[in-house]
Amino acid sequence: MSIPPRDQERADALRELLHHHAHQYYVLDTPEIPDAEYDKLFRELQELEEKYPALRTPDSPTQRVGGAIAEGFAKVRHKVPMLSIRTETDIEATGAQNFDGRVRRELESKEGDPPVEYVAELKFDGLAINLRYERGVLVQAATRGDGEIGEDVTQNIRTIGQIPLKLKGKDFPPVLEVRGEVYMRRDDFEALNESQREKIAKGAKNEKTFVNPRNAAAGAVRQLDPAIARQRPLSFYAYGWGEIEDGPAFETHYQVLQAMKAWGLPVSDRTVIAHGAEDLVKYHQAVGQARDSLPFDIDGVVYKVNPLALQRQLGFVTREPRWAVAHKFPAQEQLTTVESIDIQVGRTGKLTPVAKLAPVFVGGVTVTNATLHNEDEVRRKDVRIGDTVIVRRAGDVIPEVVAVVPEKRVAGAQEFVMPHTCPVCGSAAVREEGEADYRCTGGLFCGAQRKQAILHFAQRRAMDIEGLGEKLVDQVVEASVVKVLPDLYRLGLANLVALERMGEKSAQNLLAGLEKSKAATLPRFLFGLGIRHVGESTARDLARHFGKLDSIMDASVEQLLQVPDVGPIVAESLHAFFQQPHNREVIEQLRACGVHWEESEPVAQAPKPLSGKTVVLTGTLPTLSRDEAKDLLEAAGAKVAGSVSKKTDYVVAGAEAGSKLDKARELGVAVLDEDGLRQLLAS
Ligand SMILES: NC(=O)c1ccc[n+]([C@@H]2O[C@H](COP(=O)([O-])OP(=O)(O)OC[C@H]3O[C@@H](n4cnc5c(N)ncnc54)[C@H](O)[C@@H]3O)[C@@H](O)[C@H]2O)c1
Ligand SMILES: [Zn+2]
Repeated sequence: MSIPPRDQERADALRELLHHHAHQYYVLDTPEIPDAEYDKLFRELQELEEKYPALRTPDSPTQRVGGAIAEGFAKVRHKVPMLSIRTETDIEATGAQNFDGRVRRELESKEGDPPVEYVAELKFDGLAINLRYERGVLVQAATRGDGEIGEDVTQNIRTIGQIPLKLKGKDFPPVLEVRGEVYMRRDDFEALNESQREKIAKGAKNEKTFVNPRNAAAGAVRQLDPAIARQRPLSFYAYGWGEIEDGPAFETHYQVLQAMKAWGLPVSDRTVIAHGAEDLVKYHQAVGQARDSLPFDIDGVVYKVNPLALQRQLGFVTREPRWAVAHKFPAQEQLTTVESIDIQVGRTGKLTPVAKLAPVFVGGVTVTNATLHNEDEVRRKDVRIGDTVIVRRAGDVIPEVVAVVPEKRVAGAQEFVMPHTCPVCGSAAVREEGEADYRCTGGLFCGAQRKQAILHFAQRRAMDIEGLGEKLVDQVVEASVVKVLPDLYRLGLANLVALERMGEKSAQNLLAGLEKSKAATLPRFLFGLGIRHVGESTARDLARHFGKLDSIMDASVEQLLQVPDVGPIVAESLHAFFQQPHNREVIEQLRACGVHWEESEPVAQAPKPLSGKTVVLTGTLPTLSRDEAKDLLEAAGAKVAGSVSKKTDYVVAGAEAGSKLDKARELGVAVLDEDGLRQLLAS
């Protein structure tokens, strides 16, 4: 059959595209498109090749497993090739029947014969590893690579606590190759990305967040620096084997897994024996329902013929065994477009950029919103309005935009600008140094922070309003009877008894509690305002130092810095809070409602030794970390700046100090070492 030129061209284009994406995925661990998209292209090529077998080249991605070997790793030739698994394309649970039908045909099983016995397993979404044990000792760990030759990653694999360095018991074979999946749990992945985002917010270069747990795991295993690999929390499940020498005689796949378990290897409790298509369908449904609540990602389930004799009879085709199939679930990553980027304000005032998406079915639900985390993340991922993006939704974690597909950018895609005011209440939104998030400073007034503000104000250690708990706060806010704090003191019996499930007795009690709370103290009141970074003890220090609320409200940052234990962050936060006219208004209204306390005369205190001084830290100090030195300086009243200028009073320089030290010398700024710093602090 002659091949139409259009199909020939398409096949060439698909091969090239798939090679590119396979390289990105397997070698560089930085996929550019979601798996679902890759699979679609892969299937298209497969179908063309089935229609025109002459199109099939030996180097076609459909004929090969995985990718090449990255540079920097020693090569390992697998004794038994590490193959792929055929994917059952029918995503419905009934897809299991297709597989069972094929197996029965191959085995020439007749109607009325007993059902075929299978093992049903989770399809863990990580990367395959071959662990070689000789006389029970782990001697080598290798990636799948191209199936024939993998990468030696023994050093990194040894850091995974779940992988035994020595097998338990005595009856293990002298040579045993265990095959399984290295993966990262979802919570470990979220924590890793959170800490990566913090590092980026603090200015770390060369750091990035990871697209998904599979990628983070693959990147960690194939990390050339074992010290970095060690910091990445990885897990492991065994599901198969390679070479086994002189082992006990096994009859089934399940028996081998049970033996591995006894030798100390982790085998999933969700690996079960199943009889016939009916059991497989049930398994697929049950796991599909449990998927979100599992602590790790799976992309489907795997069915394997259990009796080893039948596996041998069924054998292999090019890159896959005939006795196993992967049956997938809806993809957890999909492509969609960003229609706009909105700002969501959380109950603590945090502003989060959220992408509004063209509706997309991902991870089993339709998603229309996905978090972009913070300004730096939007910038780093360069997400623009109109862009085509990869969205991920897995488990109970909120959907997120993980990456942009740059080739699909439309002309005029609009860049995102982080607003500097709160979209809910219009107060200034500020981003503190070393923090990733902008926060609304209108805590007392902001609609988004209403519930949090009332709860904080009413708590025992603040205004101690008896009878005002979380449920009631929800009720009064949702019924709009309390919009701002002073509304609490304007509540009447009639408002309260109108609320659902509110009896007259409890309403009376709450009113009495409110009345009693009016007699406050300055520290309690100040703490109750919920100013960021102002805890009970800071509130006490402020009250003692200034004596009067008005003096605190009118204090400059410099004056605030005079208070013991008040550093620049706290001072800035206080200052920003009292700068908001709405916050002041709320305070006035509270006083007008009768909230009162005794004021006192300010306590005279000696100014802090370094107040008004600016210090720059550079290089590595012998004993103090950068943060410790900064804390000490700030506690002494100094401002710690990031760059040297004429205004700098001191530069504290440690080992490997660079351009900042040169600049200091050039400008004639005093340079101190750690001892000098300690003397300065003690002066
Ligand atoms: N996004 C991209 O650009 C891109 C590029 C290339 C490949 N991919 C993705 O990679 C996958 C294809 O890779 P593949 O050829 O390794 O096939 P596969 O991942 O679909 O199946 C084989 C692999 O499944 C894993 N596995 C998990 N649980 C298992 C179990 N219980 N038993 C046996 N194996 C189990 C093993 O690592 C094994 O190597 C697809 O999901 C594809 O979308 C994506
Ligand atoms: Zn606000």
